Amino acid sequence: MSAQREMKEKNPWHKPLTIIITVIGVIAIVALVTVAGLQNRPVFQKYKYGIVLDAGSSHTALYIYKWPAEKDNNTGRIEQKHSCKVKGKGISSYAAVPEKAGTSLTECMQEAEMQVPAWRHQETPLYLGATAGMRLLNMENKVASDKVFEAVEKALQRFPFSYQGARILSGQEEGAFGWVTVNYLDDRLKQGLQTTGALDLGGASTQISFVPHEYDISESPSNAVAFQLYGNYYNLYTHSFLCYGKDQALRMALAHQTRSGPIAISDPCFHPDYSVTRNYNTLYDSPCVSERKPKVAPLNFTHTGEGNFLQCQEVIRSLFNFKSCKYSKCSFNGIFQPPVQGSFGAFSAYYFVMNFLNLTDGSMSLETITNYVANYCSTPWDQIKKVYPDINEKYLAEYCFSGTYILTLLTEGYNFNTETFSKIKFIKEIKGSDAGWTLGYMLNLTNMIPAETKDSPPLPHAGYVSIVTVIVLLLFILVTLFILSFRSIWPKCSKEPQIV
Ligand SMILES: Nc1ncnc2c1ncn2[C@@H]1O[C@H](COP(=O)(O)OP(=O)(O)O)[C@@H](O)[C@H]1O
Ligand SMILES: [Ca+2]
Repeated sequence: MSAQREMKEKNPWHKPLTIIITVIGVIAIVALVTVAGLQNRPVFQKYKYGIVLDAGSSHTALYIYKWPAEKDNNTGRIEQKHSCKVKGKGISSYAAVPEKAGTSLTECMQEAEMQVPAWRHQETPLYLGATAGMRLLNMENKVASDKVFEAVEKALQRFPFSYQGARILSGQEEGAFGWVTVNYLDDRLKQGLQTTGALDLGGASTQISFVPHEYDISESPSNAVAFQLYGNYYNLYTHSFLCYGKDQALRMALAHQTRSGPIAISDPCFHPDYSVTRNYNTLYDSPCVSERKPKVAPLNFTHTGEGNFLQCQEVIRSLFNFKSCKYSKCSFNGIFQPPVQGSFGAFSAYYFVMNFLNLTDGSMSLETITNYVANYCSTPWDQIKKVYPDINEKYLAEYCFSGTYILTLLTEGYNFNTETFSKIKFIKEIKGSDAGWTLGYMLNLTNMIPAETKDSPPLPHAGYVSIVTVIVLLLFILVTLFILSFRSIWPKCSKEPQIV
């Protein structure tokens, strides 16, 4: 009986200290598991945001991007949350009334205030990038261009976001960021896959960007952009042709046809029976054509259509200079370009035009597409208006020119042939985000694409590390105490039966 009591007394499970140690131990383990669980739980609701305004030559668009907040460390996938088309024309059109360039942005900015949760406003970066319209205004009238930027800055700074500045992108940046966007959205960069080229057609400029097969950068260093993204190296070829966006190209085509200052022209790039009066001063009011203005010309000219694809191609060919090339290969105007390589994504006006013409189905051959555009051009204007009563007449009248321009630029300008043309996809968006330079621009400015890959899991933050360390230390001490208290009783315990 006494031996039994003695054994009971010596049994560590009957000591209050042991019980306390055990209880604390269990609490510590539960705390550790809870903290780790909470820390590593995906926080679906928490996003961070970024806003980019694309101030294009024809219009401005606002894009809101979002990414998971807990994956801030460059690993979260960024997607477009919302876009807003600013009413009216591009900011460069407000050269004479700069304040209006600022106020034009108000509506979309207010929309952005609603779209981004209020508690994130202050930390949400806001960028404005202007492209070829402002490049041209800057060349033509620097004072006016500065005033437009002043007005735009003032307007944007009134909003509660973290304003990061407004500037003109270089053509090289515009091309390279478009390429980054397309390849980021396609998940090609992270996985180190073969990249896709990017073709962007704007109103005032156009860009071509791709990774060539064999690329001697030294031939034309100004066309080369080197990237290190997620540990992969890329040597990108890019070029932006100012004045070769579709609106300025149309001006150049009209300038070519009115170079002698006639009172009327019959234009093969417009539908038969199409007829409008155009003003000479308005037509030649752009640095892309101003130097070619005829010395003697009436105030207006009559612009009628003829609807002849082949002759339209002739006119468009005259906009390109194929003669001089001091490199191994050129596109046009003496610009170096290696042979096109791999698949391409063609967006912006490439998409708008080809989508209107129903030519975005990838299975169509270059020949089929060409025949379709030729047939479309020869359709009388009245008939076109009847078939498409809801389409904006300015766009509608220009699809024949635009379609012919796109085909000529791609095949004769950039040297796509029947085979390589079939690798061009006309796209508006990829996985819900618009194709364009804005996402690439923001990824770059927020350092969201790391140069190196990080294979190790993201580091838990300091608080998490300290809590886990304290709990682990506590557990270690408890286990040690536990073992010590057992060791003090075990030898005696084992001898008990011999005594009995
Ligand atoms: N629905 C549409 N149909 C045809 N063209 C369109 C449509 N929407 C936009 N565009 C054209 O897309 C082009 C966009 O160019 P933009 O980005 O404004 O100029 P840039 O990039 O040269 O600064 C313009 O030529 C505009 O007219
Ligand atoms: Ca553009």
